[in-house]
Amino acid sequence: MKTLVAGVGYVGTTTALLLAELGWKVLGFDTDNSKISALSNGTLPFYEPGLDTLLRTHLSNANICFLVDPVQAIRESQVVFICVGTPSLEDGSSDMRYIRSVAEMIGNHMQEYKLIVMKSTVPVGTQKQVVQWISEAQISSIPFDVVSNPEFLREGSAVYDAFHPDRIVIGSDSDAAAQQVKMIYRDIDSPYVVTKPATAEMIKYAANAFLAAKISYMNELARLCDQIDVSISDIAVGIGYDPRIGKSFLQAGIGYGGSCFPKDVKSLLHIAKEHDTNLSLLQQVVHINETQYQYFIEQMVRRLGGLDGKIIAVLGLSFKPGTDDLREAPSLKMISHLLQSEAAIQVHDPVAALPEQLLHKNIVQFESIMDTVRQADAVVICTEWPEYASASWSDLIQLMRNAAVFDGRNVLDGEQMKAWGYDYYGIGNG
Ligand SMILES: NC(=O)C1=CN([C@@H]2O[C@H](COP(=O)(O)OP(=O)(O)OC[C@H]3O[C@@H](n4cnc5c(N)ncnc54)[C@H](O)[C@@H]3O)[C@@H](O)[C@H]2O)C=CC1
Ligand SMILES: O=C(O)[C@H]1O[C@H](OP(=O)(O)OP(=O)(O)OC[C@H]2O[C@@H](n3ccc(=O)[nH]c3=O)[C@H](O)[C@@H]2O)[C@H](O)[C@@H](O)[C@@H]1O
Repeated sequence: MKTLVAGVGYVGTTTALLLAELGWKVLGFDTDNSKISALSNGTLPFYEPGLDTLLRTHLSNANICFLVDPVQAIRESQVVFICVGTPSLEDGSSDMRYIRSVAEMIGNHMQEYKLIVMKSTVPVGTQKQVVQWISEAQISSIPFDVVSNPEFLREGSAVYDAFHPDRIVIGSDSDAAAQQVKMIYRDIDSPYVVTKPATAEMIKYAANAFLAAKISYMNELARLCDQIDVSISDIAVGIGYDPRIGKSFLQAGIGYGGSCFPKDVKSLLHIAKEHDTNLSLLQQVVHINETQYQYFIEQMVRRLGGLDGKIIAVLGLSFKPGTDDLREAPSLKMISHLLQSEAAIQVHDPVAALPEQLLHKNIVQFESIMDTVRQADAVVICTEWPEYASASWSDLIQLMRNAAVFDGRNVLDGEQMKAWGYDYYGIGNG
């Protein structure tokens, strides 16, 4: 059986290589020619640990190939995984044009039954809409099924997550189609949740919104902890032992970023609005997240006596460690604000490069942490890359003009930093 993955970005490339590892022949299709030629040459167009090795293995074994011809892509495959983007529009709703375009491509070119598996994160009701788009694009009526199968992988650990999912959710109107999807994943050890398509679509939003809410809850408590001389990190440990709360996603910081939490929470709020339902808790989750980096900057301004003319070393650009993804990265909002305040910025990231919109005479990216902190009036940690926790801070202090460190991810040992002579501030550990 040949599978087609439409849209070979983070999710699509990972899905394609998972399918190849599971023994299926895979075609990867994308409208971005540069991605197709990079992948065909064994080069990942983005950074994701472990995925490049899988790519080269399956290219050399001819288990996978990448193409830009939609006719060949549809005609040669029996199962189509849809992995295209669903970015936010201005009003918070999801831009469905890429999903629609794939649906129409399938309808246009299919000549026999197809199983269509929707991995993109989509508003509730999309499965029905895709059925309609495919039917309308068909030249003659050919049967097909559309199954919702939301993806839960995290960037930075995409390979592990794809092979060890906490659960596989399948939303299908047809038992046979659900069984077929299970059969494709048969070698993966995971619980299954088989349900209606709309429920599967909503499970994905509910999961991401819940995780975002956990983070905003801790971020808001962090602001109080700063006032009452209590450490939010200790609170996270103390509450995390309760299995009803859990240890993960309790890390306070400068806010959640990435291509999904911000987009998906807003999309869920938009869905609620369309149904005249007020999700006030989630509105607050977004508000806390959008003001968290400002709160952090206020702490900097207060302690440094202003930012104008200061040299600020920013460590970390990507929205989290293990990826070069800059989508909705809190570091970018932070840097824009610092530039407006007339600060000069020296920045470092192990894999991500400054995006074009931030190229400015007052900002320069260095390759080493040492060069980045040299002559700085303050260091700001925006991403918890392990190299920042393990840097030799006892030596770096000699290079700085003023030894102030603002730890936006609470990755350093505050007591030790103070013992070395730093004026250290960890968010919520004030
Ligand atoms: N990035 C992540 O960690 C996760 C993302 N998701 C969801 O998966 C979906 C994809 O996300 P990413 O992989 O991050 O996006 P991405 O932006 O990395 O990749 C999307 C790809 O689709 C391609 N594309 C657009 N229109 C196309 C078309 N008509 N035919 C074929 N290809 C087309 C684009 O060129 C791009 O390469 C989104 O709905 C996202 O919310 C779900 C779980 C995790
Ligand atoms: O739908 C998606 O795209 C994915 O979104 C998230 O994955 P991802 O965005 O890759 O990264 P996370 O590890 O969840 O981190 C998201 C953001 O939250 C922040 N975060 C995370 C955890 C925490 O305790 N505190 C915190 O501020 C991170 O720094 C990062 O900016 C989910 O974890 C995945 O399950 C989901 O599939």
